[in-house]
Amino acid sequence: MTNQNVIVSDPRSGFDSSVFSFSPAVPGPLPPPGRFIAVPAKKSFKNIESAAGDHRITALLDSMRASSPPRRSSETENLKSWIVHHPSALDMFEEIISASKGKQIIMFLDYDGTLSPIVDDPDKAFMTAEMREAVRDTAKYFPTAIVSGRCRAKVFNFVKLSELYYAGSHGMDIKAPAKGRKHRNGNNQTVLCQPAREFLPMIDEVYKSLVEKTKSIPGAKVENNKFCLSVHFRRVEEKRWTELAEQVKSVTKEYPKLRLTQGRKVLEIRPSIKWDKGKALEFLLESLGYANSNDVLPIYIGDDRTDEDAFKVLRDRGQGFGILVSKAPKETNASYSLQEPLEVMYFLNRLVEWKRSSLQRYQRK
Ligand SMILES: O=P(O)(O)OC[C@H]1O[C@H](O[C@H]2O[C@H](CO)[C@@H](O)[C@H](O)[C@H]2O)[C@H](O)[C@@H](O)[C@@H]1O
Repeated sequence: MTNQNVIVSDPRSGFDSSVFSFSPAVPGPLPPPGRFIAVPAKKSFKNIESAAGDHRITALLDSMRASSPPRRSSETENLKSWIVHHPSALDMFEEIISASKGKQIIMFLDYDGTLSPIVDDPDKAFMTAEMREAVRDTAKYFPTAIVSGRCRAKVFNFVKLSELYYAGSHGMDIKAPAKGRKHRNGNNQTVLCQPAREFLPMIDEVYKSLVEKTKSIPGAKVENNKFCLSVHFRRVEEKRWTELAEQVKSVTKEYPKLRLTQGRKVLEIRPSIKWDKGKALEFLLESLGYANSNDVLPIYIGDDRTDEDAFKVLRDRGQGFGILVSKAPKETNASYSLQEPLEVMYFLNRLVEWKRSSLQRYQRK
């Protein structure tokens, strides 16, 4: 028996995270005690799990609302104590540098909300020329990967840097830069990893159904991210969210091999395989020759729940640093924080400056 349509919350992915699973879902271990400060509690795991019938839609709606909760004055206080536990990566720069001694830094960067600001229209989430320059410089000194929920081609069109690794579709489509070729597919293109290939026809079918079902809801947008789909509701009036949630559920309930997760004002539909941004990070480390190595310092910067899988991998490996981009306190497996994409750019530039000057010092010797 499957737990089709049973809704469980995923303690791995942040305080307001819910995974709407259509197949048995196994929540990962909770983070070690004492690591996190208290953050506003959401619906408890039990409450959500025991929901049935229409309540499932209610739980989905609760989670949709939680994806952008209104600011409260108490949050300033919360932020102050949260920052003690997740200090700014800019303030901790020297510590990060000293941890990298004798190690190769590898940079992993999420796209939306990390390299580009969150905007209403997903097709207009451009990064600035300055940010592109910062990423280009970073890749000159450190192997650099973009890890995004978007399909690889689309995120490449935004970033436009061929020297990077790209892991699109939440890590389900990984490609190396031309000069780092490892594997080739039949078309002579470099593809490192596509663990959800068999789902392509299903994803296409679901995409068409979702477009059809949601077309009467103004502002709703279904984005085809090749191995997964996004249903955006940022521009949908809140009074129509119930209708949207029902329409999405009416499609996904027919596909027990897919699961429904949630990002920032977006419902994401993806294959129920054990693959996520954390697995992509591990795969890339292995491809780069650092599978069981101590000579590496991975740094992963991201803003979303899906990035928590990568933060957790780093924490479990006891290696490198996760950096959460957020202005608000969130339960996270990341060690450090940055407030917004601009600070991400400052951080990257500082890293590049440090590397340049240490190389110059070395050359002068
Ligand atoms: O892993 P990411 O690179 O962060 O991708 C996650 C989703 O990002 C995009 O949606 C988000 O950004 C949009 C543009 O700022 C915003 O309008 C939307 O509300 C956000 O959820 C992207 O469009 C999705 O497909 C990705 O899954």
